Amino acid sequence: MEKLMIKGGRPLYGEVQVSGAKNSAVALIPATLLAESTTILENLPHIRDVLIYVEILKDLGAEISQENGELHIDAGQLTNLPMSDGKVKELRASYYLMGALLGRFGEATVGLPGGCNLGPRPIDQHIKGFEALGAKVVHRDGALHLFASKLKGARVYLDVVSVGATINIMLAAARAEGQTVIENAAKEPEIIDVATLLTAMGAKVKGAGTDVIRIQGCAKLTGCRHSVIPDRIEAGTFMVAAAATQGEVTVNNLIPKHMEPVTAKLREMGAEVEEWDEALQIRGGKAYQSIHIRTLPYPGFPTDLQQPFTSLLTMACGTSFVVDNIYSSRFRHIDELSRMGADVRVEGSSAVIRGQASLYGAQVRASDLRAGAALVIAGLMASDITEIIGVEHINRGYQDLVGKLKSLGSEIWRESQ
Ligand SMILES: CC(=O)N[C@H]1[C@@H](OP(=O)(O)OP(=O)(O)OC[C@H]2O[C@@H](n3ccc(=O)[nH]c3=O)[C@H](O)[C@@H]2O)O[C@H](CO)[C@@H](O)[C@@H]1O
Ligand SMILES: C=C(OP(=O)(O)O)C(=O)O
Repeated sequence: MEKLMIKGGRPLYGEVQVSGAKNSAVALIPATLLAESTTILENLPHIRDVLIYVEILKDLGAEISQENGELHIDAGQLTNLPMSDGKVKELRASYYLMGALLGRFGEATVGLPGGCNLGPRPIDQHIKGFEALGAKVVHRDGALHLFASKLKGARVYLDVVSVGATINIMLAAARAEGQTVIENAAKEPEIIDVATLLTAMGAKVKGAGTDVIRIQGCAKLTGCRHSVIPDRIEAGTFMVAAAATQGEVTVNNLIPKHMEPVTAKLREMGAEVEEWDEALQIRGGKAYQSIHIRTLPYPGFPTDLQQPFTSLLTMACGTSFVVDNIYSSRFRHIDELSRMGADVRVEGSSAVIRGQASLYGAQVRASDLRAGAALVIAGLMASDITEIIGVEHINRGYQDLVGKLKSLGSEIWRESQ
């Protein structure tokens, strides 16, 4: 087991390169199972969720090789093994095996997913979608068994805007007979990324990025080459870290449009954000104003950046409110921030942050991925040394966070526990 050590109080300066998006990568990798020939994925992030997914695909019989930083996945010869336990429990996105294997074989057994503990994370809308396409879904011993003698395109209205359900239904629909229409679909950039891959494989996907997506399935899909979009959550984490240390950082290899809610909130607080085609420069302010944040589905403010932002808000003048409308109890980082001197309390689905706190180093625990990011940012802001345990959560979703922060001038290192 390892822990992260941070000696805070140093502003971040310089340039940092954003890696490929975790939440795209973990959908694109299972999507390659839908094709019977080789798919090449470029710009995959080197993170634990991706490593685990690659292992899962190998267990299923996919031939995988790495060449020049690209992943070649040949899913020509697969065995449709039951995936009830083990690796599928280590990440949330293992639920995409349901759509991918159902699409490929008409049958799948997949354990209920793991991932960040953010309170209840039901998958009823995924199941509603699979059933609409003609699958029978049985829940037994912690796993779902899905079976369809024939998948047929259908109209599915999502009762809740869900990233996972939208993508999972797209995966199964890509090999279904006829057209599937997803209404009240999620609009996240990662959904467009998956639609681009499926289209390159031979399915016809229209409307991704709007709330109505039409998928014309195809009996056989072929492999293709695809590059993963930049990780807007990693980019946002560096933007917040730059503001929180009152530094000056250029975040490269991002799509500025994806960052709009983050850019807007940083500017509202008093940080300067300058925009180029594929980069943003953040110049920290001397003092920040308190703000209110409400998380919403894209293009609203992303829940995955709510926790990192909370750390920044501890230094603003006045009281800030953060309401998480997606995960109402995504506040397990708050107690840890309090240990570092923050004046924060949770009221229902809101965090109330009284600003102008001077954070100090402490031993804290990352309970989930973005709680980890929030604590790293708090550690960069704090006086003295912060010790973060629960680093395995951070490793799930940030490529070389320590190396990237070091290159920006922070004193951060790993130690064994
Ligand atoms: C691997 C991945 O891409 N993870 C992201 C994905 O998670 P995930 O796909 O799990 O999140 P969803 O978009 O599905 O969840 C959104 C909301 O809908 C609810 N819901 C969802 C599905 C369902 O069947 N029933 C239901 O009620 C959830 O409890 C939540 O309140 O989107 C979240 C919201 O942007 C992000 O925080 C996660 O980083
Ligand atoms: C919640 C997250 O991930 P997952 O859905 O994979 O648990 C996240 O990336 O912040």
